[in-house]
Amino acid sequence: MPLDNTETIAAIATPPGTGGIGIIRISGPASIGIACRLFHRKGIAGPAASHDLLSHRLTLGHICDPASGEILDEVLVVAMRSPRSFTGEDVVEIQAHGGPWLLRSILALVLDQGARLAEPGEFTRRAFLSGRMDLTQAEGMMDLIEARTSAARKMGSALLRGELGMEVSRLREALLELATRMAAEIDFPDDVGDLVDEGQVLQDLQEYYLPELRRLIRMGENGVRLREGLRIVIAGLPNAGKSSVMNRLLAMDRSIVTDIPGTTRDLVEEPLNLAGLPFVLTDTAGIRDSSDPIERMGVERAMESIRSADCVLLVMDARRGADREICLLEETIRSSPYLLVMNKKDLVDDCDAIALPSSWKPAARVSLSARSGEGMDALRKALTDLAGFSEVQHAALPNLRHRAAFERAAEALERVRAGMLSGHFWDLLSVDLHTAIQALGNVLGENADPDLLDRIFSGFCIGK
Ligand SMILES: Nc1nc2c(c(=O)[nH]1)N(C=O)[C@@H](CNc1ccc(C(=O)N[C@@H](CCC(=O)O)C(=O)O)cc1)CN2
Ligand SMILES: Nc1nc2c(ncn2[C@@H]2O[C@H](COP(=O)(O)OP(=O)(O)OP(=O)(O)O)[C@@H](O)[C@H]2O)c(=O)[nH]1
Ligand SMILES: [Mg+2]
Repeated sequence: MPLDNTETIAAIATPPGTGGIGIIRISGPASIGIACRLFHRKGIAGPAASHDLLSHRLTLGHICDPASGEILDEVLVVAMRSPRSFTGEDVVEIQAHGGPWLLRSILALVLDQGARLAEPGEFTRRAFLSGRMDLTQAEGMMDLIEARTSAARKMGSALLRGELGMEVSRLREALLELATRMAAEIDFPDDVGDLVDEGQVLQDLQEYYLPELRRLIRMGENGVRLREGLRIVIAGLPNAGKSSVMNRLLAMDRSIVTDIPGTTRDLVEEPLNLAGLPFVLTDTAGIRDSSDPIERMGVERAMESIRSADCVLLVMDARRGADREICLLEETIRSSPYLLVMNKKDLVDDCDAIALPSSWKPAARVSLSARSGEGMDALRKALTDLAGFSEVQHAALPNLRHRAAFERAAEALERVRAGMLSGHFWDLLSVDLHTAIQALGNVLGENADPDLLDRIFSGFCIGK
């Protein structure tokens, strides 16, 4: 999408549907002129003048159709004058009553006066292009809007405040400064003497830059989980009570429960918010050999989702104990972290005493009754402990795009380090150093190509 900053854009900024108040947002050099032609201040006949709209002050009046003179609504108008606005351009917001037809009629008048309809995310794109926020902040704003849990909200808010962006720019500045000294040494080897202390550079790489990048990459894993939810797959033999456990966790009758083994066939997936942390639960078919082709497909799907799980809930019927079949299943899920659920506690005497093979290494073992609900709190606690989000809450966690760039930067710095150890010249090393600097710049959105910006901002809503 070609971006012409001289165009004035407009959109309804509040969600579609009926509400108490609806906002029409206008940004660009013509926005104040357009608003004045449509707006009559309370008690003053005729269209408003530019000086009637003080920056960051609400003014009461009416929106009038200039062609017919018809009054459409009583509104509050606020102007935010360039550069003191969200986009950095002149911005006007019209706060009208929140009826969809009314808002569309006012928007139509704004467009008649020369604005064009904004693309999704275009206001924020302009804020980014005018340097009012870096790309991590724009992405954080999107995370904030989309957050469904308090953990995701805190992460979005930290990103929007620029916490990750500042960290990345500090790293980038320091590397840039090193590159400048390297360049001076390459260009004037005799004049400037030893500008670069190689031992110090090596030490900085090993003790600061590389560990810092690795930490950011690791944090990115948590970022992906916080954005998408930790994938918990409930698995076990038929009739163990998997669907009953799922329904208890969700406090909803989501998955079909019967006493017939082989009830669940397809994957049943549902998001779950536990103590403000996001999970995605998947109930699966009980694992067994079956002659029924539909059930066999269900078992295949169950095995596939076990392989892609962040964590498996292995549900056992306490009455069966660790029999041969469940032992085989434990072996196959062992490659992921798993929690052991001893279900149907109400039917056995001492559920906690049931012996397990010593090779089993569940992250936790919980005895419960999905029928009565006893023990469910312990399972919830085991799940939130396992999520391991506690230390990263409130942090501005990298997303997949950031993470890929940190990996590029770390690889490039790794090459610089290896090159120094084998005695390469600065001019060779500086190529890799610049690759790292560029990768960090990409995180912030420096030299971002329009395709990347399209990809990021097109996911926003119209009016954002
Ligand atoms: N009505 C309304 N509410 C909103 C927004 C908005 O654009 N309009 N925002 C949009 O996402 C968020 C708030 N973000 C904003 C960020 C900066 C400025 C702004 O005018 N900044 C100027 C002036 C600061 C001042 O002087 O107080 C500046 O930074 O120079 C406005 C809103 C959430 N709520
Ligand atoms: N007494 C008792 N019965 C339970 C408990 N949990 C589940 N059940 C019963 O066990 C039977 C099977 O429960 P489901 O939740 O459908 O079991 P499942 O593991 O999903 O079974 P499939 O989908 O066939 O693999 C049902 O009759 C449940 O009511 C429990 O804690 N105590
Ligand atoms: Mg089931």
